[in-house]
Amino acid sequence: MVQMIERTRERAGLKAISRPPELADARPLVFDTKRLNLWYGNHHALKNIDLPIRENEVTAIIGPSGCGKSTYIKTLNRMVDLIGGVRTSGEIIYRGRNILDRGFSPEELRTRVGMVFQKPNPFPKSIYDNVAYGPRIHGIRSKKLLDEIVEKSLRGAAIWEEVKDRLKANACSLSGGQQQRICIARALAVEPDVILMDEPTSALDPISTLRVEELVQELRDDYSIVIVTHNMQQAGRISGRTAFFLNGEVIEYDETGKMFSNPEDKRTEDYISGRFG
Ligand SMILES: Nc1ncnc2c1ncn2[C@@H]1O[C@H](COP(=O)(O)OP(=O)(O)OP(=O)(O)O)[C@@H](O)[C@H]1O
Repeated sequence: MVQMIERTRERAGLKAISRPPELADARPLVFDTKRLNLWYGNHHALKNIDLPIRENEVTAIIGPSGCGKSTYIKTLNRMVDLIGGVRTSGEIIYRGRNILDRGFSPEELRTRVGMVFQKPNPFPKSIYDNVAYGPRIHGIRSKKLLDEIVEKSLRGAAIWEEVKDRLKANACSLSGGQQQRICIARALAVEPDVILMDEPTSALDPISTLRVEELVQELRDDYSIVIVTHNMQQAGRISGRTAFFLNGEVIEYDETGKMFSNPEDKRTEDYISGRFG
């Protein structure tokens, strides 16, 4: 499997993915989740979650369908607030403040904590307008400044060279993999601190998947990334640490290499070896 991926990567002219850098426990926490519970009505979807997310690392969230992975990352930017009947308890400390406090502005949080979804969802607008959308909402009107932000963000999302001559083209006319990188550029344009990714490659072909994985590796130097994935090889390739969720609980959280080679919990081992899920 690993050799097959390497061959695909070579054929597509992609660089080999570097291993995640040496993991340092001293790296500051960007999020510290403490005893988080979440209910959809009567359904207890997240149970006593304790989970640190460290700066400039890729943290993978794995686990079978329905175990609460998306719910968890949507809590990190309070997108769950948009769903009726949701109740939470516990704390999520972000840069020293509990984001679940009523006084914490979800709009402010979402500027700092961007999100990329499973299915690329560009607006039916030009490539330029997709990327300039967030900065414009934040009041940036200068054409020169917007041009700079658009270029920087598209470069950051490794798609500038492909689209620089057709910035006025509709973003929806691009391929799925290109659309996903436009969505990543759109997230970068407001200079977030954290990027949440909910299965960002599940709708992409193998080459686009590897391109996005390569990009995630590059973004790690400047951002903290939390990625939900069903793909164990992907988690192994790109993440420094992994949390295994099951039935709304975190069963195990560890360095990815350690968890995949020597999991502590039998349920983790069963899941990553494909015995269920
Ligand atoms: N809007 C909602 N209203 C009620 N229940 C919900 C809602 N969204 C999710 N749930 C339930 O919460 C639980 C966790 O769902 P969630 O989408 O977080 O799981 P997941 O691990 O991301 O699954 P998948 O891998 O299939 O995307 C599931 O039982 C799901 O049915």
